[in-house]
Amino acid sequence: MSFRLQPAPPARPNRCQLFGPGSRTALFEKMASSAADVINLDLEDSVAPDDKAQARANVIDAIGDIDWNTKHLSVRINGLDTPYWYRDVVDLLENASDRLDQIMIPKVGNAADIYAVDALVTAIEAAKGRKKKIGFEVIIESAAGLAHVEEIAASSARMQAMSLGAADFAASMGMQTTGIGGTQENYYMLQDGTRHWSDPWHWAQAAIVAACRTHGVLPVDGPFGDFSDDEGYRAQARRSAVLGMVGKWAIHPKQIALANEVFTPSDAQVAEAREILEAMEEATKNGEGATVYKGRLVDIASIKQAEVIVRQAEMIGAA
Ligand SMILES: CC(=O)SCCNC(=O)CCNC(=O)[C@H](O)C(C)(C)COP(=O)(O)OP(=O)(O)OC[C@H]1O[C@@H](n2cnc3c(N)ncnc32)[C@H](O)[C@@H]1OP(=O)(O)O
Ligand SMILES: O=CC(=O)O
Ligand SMILES: [Mg+2]
Repeated sequence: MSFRLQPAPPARPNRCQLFGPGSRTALFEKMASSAADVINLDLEDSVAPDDKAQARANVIDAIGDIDWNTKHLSVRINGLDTPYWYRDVVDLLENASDRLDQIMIPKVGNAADIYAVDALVTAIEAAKGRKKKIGFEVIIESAAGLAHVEEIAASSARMQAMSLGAADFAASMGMQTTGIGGTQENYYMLQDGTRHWSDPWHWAQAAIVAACRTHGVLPVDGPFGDFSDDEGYRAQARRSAVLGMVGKWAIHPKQIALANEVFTPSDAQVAEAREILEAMEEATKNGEGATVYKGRLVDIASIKQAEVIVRQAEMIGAA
């Protein structure tokens, strides 16, 4: 146990991050009027190389021209292994309006990647007299990124959120799959001839959650490619929520309601959490550190568990 208190992550809803290619301007208004908490305008992998410059210009215009309401507005820049990223940062920071909240840095491999982007962003903010400090979110989607996940989470005061990018992660790890997230047919244990599927994303997610919680960053689950499979999305999202992640990407509008449903604590969960807090208040009055709630132990740690759920619900306005 450390004497250091665990830092709180940014106190804003991050249940659903809706992505759309910066080259598809017709989607922007639809994204703005969606029920997603975070909007990610993409300059990276959903934009073809020949469209990069136009997408960048589209996104800069849209940041200023569209009413994004209360959404947290983020732009995914290109990776540091491309010739595009520096121009993304320079043009965005020099020309986008102050409505821009955050940039997303993909394929981060170590803390030095963030240092490089931070140096460039900091210089441009000073040169242009930008009042609002831009936040960073990153995608862990390579073997190197996962190997250095904690130093990445700790890398900058700008760090707000960290996502698992299942598609690039699978490729980088050499995983034998073309699926983006979710159940993998060949990842199972066999017992008495019966298959029991395991979760190949679990360990990466757990590492991300631990790094994020250590450094006050929001842990987020990335894309689920099969947008015709609602139940598959729900199952993946539920596992992520139980592990401590706060939200998940939507790569199609169909997935927004699913993410909001899973990452908003249900009325029953909130009611139970409140009952546990009441039970512990009563126990404390009686000078006890532990008591029984519905036939099971609750103690001082249960207060912290219940508070996680109540805080989430209150932040979202669901309690
Ligand atoms: C691995 C990664 O890096 S994931 C992150 C990067 N990827 C992306 O950003 C991809 C985002 N998604 C998309 O580009 C698109 O949703 C696609 C290509 C998957 C499907 O696009 P379409 O074939 O147009 O989808 P579809 O026809 O089902 O769209 C239904 C409606 O939703 C709208 N829509 C589609 N995608 C989006 C979106 N991302 N945001 C808002 N609205 C959208 C369509 O315009 C259409 O609206 P309409 O009913 O008013 O005509
Ligand atoms: O960028 C996201 C991914 O899954 O790759
Ligand atoms: Mg990726």
